[in-house]
Amino acid sequence: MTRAPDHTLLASAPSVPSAGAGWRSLGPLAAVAAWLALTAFVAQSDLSLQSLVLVAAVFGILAISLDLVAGMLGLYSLGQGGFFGIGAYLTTIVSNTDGWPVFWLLPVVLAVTGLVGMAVGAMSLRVSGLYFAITTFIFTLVLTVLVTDMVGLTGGLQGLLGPAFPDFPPALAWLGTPVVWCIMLALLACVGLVWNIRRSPLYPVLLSIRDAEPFAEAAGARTALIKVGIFGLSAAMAGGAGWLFSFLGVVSPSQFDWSVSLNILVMVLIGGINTTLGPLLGAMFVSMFPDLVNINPWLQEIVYGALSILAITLLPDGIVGRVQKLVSPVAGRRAPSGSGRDVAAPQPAAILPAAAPHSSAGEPEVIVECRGIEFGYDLGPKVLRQIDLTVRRGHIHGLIGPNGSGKSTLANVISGRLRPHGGEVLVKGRRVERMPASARSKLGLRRTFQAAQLIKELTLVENVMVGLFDRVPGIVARAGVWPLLPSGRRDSRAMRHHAAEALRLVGAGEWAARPVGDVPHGIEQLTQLASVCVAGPDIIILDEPATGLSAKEVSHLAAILAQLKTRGVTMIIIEHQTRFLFPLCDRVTVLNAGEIILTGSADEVRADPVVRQVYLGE
Ligand SMILES: Nc1ncnc2c1ncn2[C@@H]1O[C@H](COP(=O)(O)OP(=O)(O)OP(=O)(O)O)[C@@H](O)[C@H]1O
Repeated sequence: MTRAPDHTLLASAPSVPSAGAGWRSLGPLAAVAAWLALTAFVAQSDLSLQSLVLVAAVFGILAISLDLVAGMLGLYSLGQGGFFGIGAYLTTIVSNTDGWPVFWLLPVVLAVTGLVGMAVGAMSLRVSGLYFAITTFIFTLVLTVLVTDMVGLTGGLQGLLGPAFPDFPPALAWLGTPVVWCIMLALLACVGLVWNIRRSPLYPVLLSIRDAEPFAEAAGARTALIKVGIFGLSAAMAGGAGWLFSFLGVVSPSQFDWSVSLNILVMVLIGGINTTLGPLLGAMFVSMFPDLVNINPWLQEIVYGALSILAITLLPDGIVGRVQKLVSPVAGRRAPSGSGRDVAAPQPAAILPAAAPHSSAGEPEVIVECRGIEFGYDLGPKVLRQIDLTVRRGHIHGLIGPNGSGKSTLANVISGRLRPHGGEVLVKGRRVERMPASARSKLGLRRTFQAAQLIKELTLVENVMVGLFDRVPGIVARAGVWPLLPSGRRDSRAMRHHAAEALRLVGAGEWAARPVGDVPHGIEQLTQLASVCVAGPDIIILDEPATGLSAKEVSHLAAILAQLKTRGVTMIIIEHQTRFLFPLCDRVTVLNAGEIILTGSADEVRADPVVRQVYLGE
């Protein structure tokens, strides 16, 4: 059986735009018009107002750049000050010494800071959380020391006077101060970029990399590349802010040191992390505070510190996050009518592969094979020893064994989360043991996880859309302009439609618009299954899918799996509940202490005295 090509998936999407789409697009247009009017006003105002607004705008760009990685990827970078400094110093030094026109310098600054950012971001593949924050903090610290010490080049603590921004041609002089237009339009572009990314299908993928990376990998996302790329984009944005800042006066080390990085983080937290406007509001508050509260500087620091602590502790979601929670419709958070903890009956769905043709004679071909698999965690003992496993197309293959016998480890080896130390894994006859999980998903292999890997703050539909990542071309490349492209809007509608269809198939359709954090465990399990089914896979690995389900939910799950089997989907199911598993299985493999002790039919396994003793405890 072959998977449907991408265009088939998209061609079957509903083509009717949602009602009110036209009106909704007026909102952003009105916001852009208001922004241009504000810019025109500031461009004609006095210098003190201009400098207040422009510094806030530059910090707005910096806060947005940090939110891109901290809010969407969970990478709390304290390196933004460093990238900001690189942008400002590069612009100032090159334009002062070589006389380069400043607009030529912009692509250079973006490229240099983007590349440095990608190198720094690559560290996030090795360290995360606090360690990543400390590493990026050291990066900024070292840069500050370097620019302070290299007096001949950087002017040391005194700094350098930045270049002048070119004037408008005489015909445009009526627009006012050109640098105001440049900075305000750059900020608008940055807001537009993140606004677009939030409305693209890349957004749930980024959040899944942040909260449930194995889920994103299993859906075909090359998470390492995406992380490094987004970090590079964030660094380039910060570098661009440095380019803009160099036109505002003197460029000196104190403007880019570690405390600036920390301040940018405070801006994001106060305004609202992972929101479009929050970082901007936070930047306005923090950068305008000293001018608005014109008191003794010592007292001012104390008041600012106290206010920041109060804001972060009392409003952990930030100002915008809090407002969003207050205005989000209460009705949307109520349980769907009549659903309770129950699930609806499974529905036939168009997204599944058509029923497989019966094989002409004999046993179906082998679709997954493990030969002599050996694996151990780090320096610990071997967890898998000489595992030979053969799974045939269209079969349900059960994997049972006592706790700790190595079932999940074997699932991870087959799906690509773990690389075996010895042996071979073949999927559809291809050696895959060196392929990452994302590449195996392209072979039609998908999986669910023992502990549901989902994004709690997103709805079920949005989670299931992650499962379509490698079925829709150009999600990453188009993300920055997604809602502006007719193809983007069409693909979004198609993806939403298929995700809703997959949820309906597994019987969780009524919960589709609810955030995962609000649904019971059984619905989470079904959502995982829907995120897999939506891609129309040939092979599914299910790791303890019945754990935590009620008896009714377990029989519902059995009906769905039986339906998938009739459509030719091959399944490897790890499960302790043999009463649920055995009736479904064509073959069952029993693992004990990392070794296979038996493979046979459910009846053979049930009757085997060793299995009864080792596993069934008889
Ligand atoms: N990340 C890890 N690091 C180190 N050891 C691990 C890790 N994950 C699992 N193990 C160990 O590997 C062995 C096999 O674990 P695994 O989770 O594969 O077993 P299992 O058969 O799936 O168990 P269960 O039925 O409880 O899920 C166990 O001894 C476990 O403690």
